[in-house]
Formats: sequence, C-alpha cells, structure tokens
Amino acid sequence: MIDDRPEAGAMAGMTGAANALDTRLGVAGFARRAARKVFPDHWSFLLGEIALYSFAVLLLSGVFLTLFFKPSMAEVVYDGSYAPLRGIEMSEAYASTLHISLEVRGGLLVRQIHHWAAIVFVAAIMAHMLRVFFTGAFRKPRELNWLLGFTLFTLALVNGFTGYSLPDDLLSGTGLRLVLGAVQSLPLVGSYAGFLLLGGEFPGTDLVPRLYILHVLVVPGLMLALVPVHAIVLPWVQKHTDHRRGLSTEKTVEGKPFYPVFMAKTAAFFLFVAGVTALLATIAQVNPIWLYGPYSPTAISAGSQPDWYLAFGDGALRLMPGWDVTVAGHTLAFGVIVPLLVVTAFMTALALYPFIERRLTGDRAVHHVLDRPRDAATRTGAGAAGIAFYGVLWAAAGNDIIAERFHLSLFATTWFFRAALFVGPVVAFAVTRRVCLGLRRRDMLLLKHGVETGIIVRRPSGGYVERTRPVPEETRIRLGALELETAREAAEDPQGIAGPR
Ligand code: HEM
Ligand code: HEM
Repeated sequence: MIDDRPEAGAMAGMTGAANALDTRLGVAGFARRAARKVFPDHWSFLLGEIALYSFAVLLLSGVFLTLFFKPSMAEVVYDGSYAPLRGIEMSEAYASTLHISLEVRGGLLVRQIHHWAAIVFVAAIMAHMLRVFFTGAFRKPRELNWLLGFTLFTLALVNGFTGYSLPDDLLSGTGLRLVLGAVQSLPLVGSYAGFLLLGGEFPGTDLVPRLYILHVLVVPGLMLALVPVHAIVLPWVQKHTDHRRGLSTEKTVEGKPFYPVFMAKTAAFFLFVAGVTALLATIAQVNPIWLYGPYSPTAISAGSQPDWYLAFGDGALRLMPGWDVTVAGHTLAFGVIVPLLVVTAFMTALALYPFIERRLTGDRAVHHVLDRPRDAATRTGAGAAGIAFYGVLWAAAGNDIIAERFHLSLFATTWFFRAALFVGPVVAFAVTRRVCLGLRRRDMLLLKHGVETGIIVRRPSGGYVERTRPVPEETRIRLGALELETAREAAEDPQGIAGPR
C-alpha cells in the first residue's frame, strides 16, 4: 500500500537520515536513551534556562555588533549624521558605536537587544543562584556544579564590565577610570597591573583593543566551554533535583521525557526569552551614548552609574571613608583596599558556601530531593543576611541620587547605609530564621493533629473536641512527613541508624 499523506515523505526522509547517522556514528542507542530522559517540571527550574537563552541572545547579537564595531582608540574627527557631535575629536571605538546606533540599519535595535540581554542574563543568573541556594540544590553531589556556576557568574560580571567599557564614551570611560584607580592602588602589584592593562600610561591606545579581545573571544570562549558542562552534562549525569512531591524521591525523578515534551517546551521558552528581550530593546532605551559625548580624561561625569549588577562594588567604594596611611614611604589607600577586600571576602564566602555548610552541619549525605527554605532555617537566614548585605551595598551606589531626589544630606544618606551594612544582615538573619522555624512548627502541628474541620463534638464525659481529618498524602509528602517520621523513629530506636542531621 502506498502512503500518500504529505507527512509520510518527511518521516521517511528523517528515518533515512537517522539510519545513515547511526550506521556511521552508532548513536541510535544513546539518542533513544536521551529522548526518554526525564526532566522534572517546576517553574523554578526555568530560571537557569532564562540565563541559558539570554546567553544565546548575547552571542547572536554580539556577532552582529562585531561586524560594525571598531576596537580602536585612534583619534578621528566625527562627521556622521549626529549634528551636535560633528567636528569633535573622538576615538574610532566611540565613532563606530555612534555609527551602529544612528546609521546602521537595525543597529540601534541590536545594540539595545545586546545590552538588555546582558541585564536580563545577570538577573536570571542571580535568581537561579538564589533558587539553588534556598533549596539546598548545591549539596552533595552538586558542589562541583555550584563552583562551575559561580565561575560562570564571575565571567558574566567581567564581560558585562568589558562590554560597557567598549564604546569609549564619557560614561564608560568614567567607569574604567574608577576600576583602573582601584587596580593601581593595590599594594605592590598595583602599578604593574595597571601598566599590563593599559600597555603604558593612562589612557594609552591599547585599552579598548585589549578589552575587546577579552569581551568577544576569551570570556565568551570560556563560558561557551563551561555552560554545556554546567547546564546539560552535569544535571544529566547526576540527575536533576526535584521538590518533595509526587513520585520524586532520592532514587527516582517524576517528570516529562526530553523528547518531545521537554524539547518543545524549551524551544518555545527560548523564543519567549528572545522575544521579551527584543520587546524591551524596542520600547526601553538603554545607554544612549550619543548624549554623553566622547571620553576625555579631564572631563568629569557626575551621576554616572554602572549597570545594575556592578553597583554593589561601586557602593562599597562610596561607603568607605577615604583613609590613606603611609608605611615606609608607601601610601596604602585603605579607602580602596578595604572595599576590595570586603567584596572579595563576600564572593569567596558565596563560592565556598556548600563546603562551609557541610563542615558546620556535618551533613555528608547525597541529596536529590530539595529542601523548602523553611526546612533549613539557619541556611535561609544566612541567605537573607547575604541578600541584605548585597542590597545595602547596591543601594549605596545611588547615595547621591537618593540624596538629591529626596532632598536629604549626602552625608546623612552615606551614614545611614554605613549603619545598615552592619545592622541589616543581623536583623535579616534573626527575623528570617524565626519565621522559618515558626512555619516549620506549624507544619509539624498539622502533621500531628490533622486538618481542622471546624466540627466540634461533645464527649460523653462532657468535654469538647474538634474533629480533624487526615492530612492528604500529597501534602504529607510535601511537608516532609516521611523524613520527620524516619528521623524520629531512628532517634527513638537505640539500635537504629542515626537520623539525618
Ligand atoms: C551562565 C550562568 C548560568 C547558566 C546558563 C546556568 C544554567 C543552568 C541550568 C539550565 C541548569 C539546569 C536547570 C536548573 O536547575 O535550572 C542549572 C543547574 C544548576 N546550576 Fe546553574 N547556571 C548558571 C549559573 C549558576 C550559578 C551562578 C550557580 C551557583 C553559584 C549555579 C548552580 C547550579 C546548580 C548547583 C545546578 C544543579 C541544580 C539541580 O540539579 O537542581 N548555576 N544551571
Ligand atoms: C556574557 C556575555 C556578554 C555580555 C554580558 C555582554 C555585554 C555587553 C555590554 C553591556 C555592552 C555595551 C553595550 C552598549 O553599547 O550599550 C557590550 C558591547 C559589545 N559587545 Fe557584548 N556582551 C557579551 C558577549 C558578547 C559576545 C559573545 C560578542 C561578540 C561575539 C559581543 C560583542 C560586543 C561588541 C562588539 C560590543 C561593542 C558595541 C556596542 O557597544 O554596541 N558581546 N556587550
């Protein structure tokens, strides 16, 4: 019988192609297993995918920009279409970014897509990192993936900074000047590190080409190598974690197969992320460099701010008093060194958190089932303290704007943030921990007494009691009834194994 349906030809073609590939590479077995691989379904697992897809948008839009951007600090006289800057001397980098924005067809849109994608990218990474943190998904066996993720986070921050610096306008130059100042004030190595970056004295002519190579080759190359290992290979090999629900346990995962369900969903999700980024780039202006003019070492740019994700470093610098100490003829700029140390200590604690928690709790067990934040009250409190610390530094980067808009004294604002930096994390830790403990106790009460029905009955003896009904199985699983019971049983049985700590 001849199958004359229109899709029959396509199917036969695909089967033919699959056979041809299998006879050459022997991939059929793997492909079949891969297609059946199960992915758990939960909205919070999409945060990592948003990061993944905005990275793809960055790569695509970045390639377009390289076609027109000139990474050169050679001086040219502007004669483009933007009248207010005509006749002004500027670097080729700035002139070419103006050209992309104002003359290349679709150039402004792609530049804005690139910039918005960078903003969304880092926001998604942070949200994803917080979900991994608060659910304890970093515990054994995923500590390595946490470290890989942290490396990706740092690389994203570095690339955001180098990208922001490329157009060589007044704003990017001010940011660069600040970072170079910080690098140069490092004891012993500062001057050499500065020369290495600049290829001579500030501003030199090598900085933009060097940042360019970092921005389009070195850092994206490293990320391209690490992202698949982090987001695909390791979750595949170690299996994805899941929340306590349904059939998911430490040994099994409940979810949809990779093909066709997950693939269709994730492809649609990529289009959604790309679409939202393009929409943002269409309606919301970002970094209108033509308004700022070219960078000049003598110009002062007031009110300049970095992209949101680097603001915490700027805030740390703003909060520290400008203390200088001279030791054996060398000036130590504590105003810069202390904020650098604080930011480095914060980032190091973040990177090493899985190992710190393991040490403190003694929990060496393998975990595939996630915690709810309330299950680990101390960890959740520590996370809230970290957010408060970061948040204060971040907000302090806008101390001048806050002072101006709210008609406050700049000194009062700065002192407020200095105090908040010490008090905020302590309060956040104590309050969050207590809230978590309270919620956990409520869960335990529910498991012990059952669900209230509102029906009061009178006992033959005369007393009144409320009738309760058993907690539904799904809720018992979610609240961790099993874990609580095994822990209690083990604790009560002197011969039993020790309960998980
Ligand atoms: C470029 C940045 C990043 C991308 C593209 C990315 C992407 C992903 C994706 C797609 C997954 C699997 C799905 C999911 O759980 O969301 C994942 C898992 C994971 N990520 Fe990331 N991530 C990034 C950064 C980070 C950071 C900064 C951390 C933490 C410091 C981190 C820690 C983890 C861990 C521990 C897992 C395994 C979680 C599990 O199995 O439940 N990632 N990542
Ligand atoms: C982690 C990935 C990346 C991040 C976070 C990032 C971020 C940025 C940012 C914030 C800018 C300034 C945009 C502006 O002018 O307003 C920029 C510029 C630029 N980026 Fe990227 N980028 C990334 C990857 C790439 C890649 C992979 C390429 C090329 C293959 C690229 C090429 C460029 C070029 C040529 C510019 C200068 C032109 C311009 O400023 O419009 N970027 N990048």
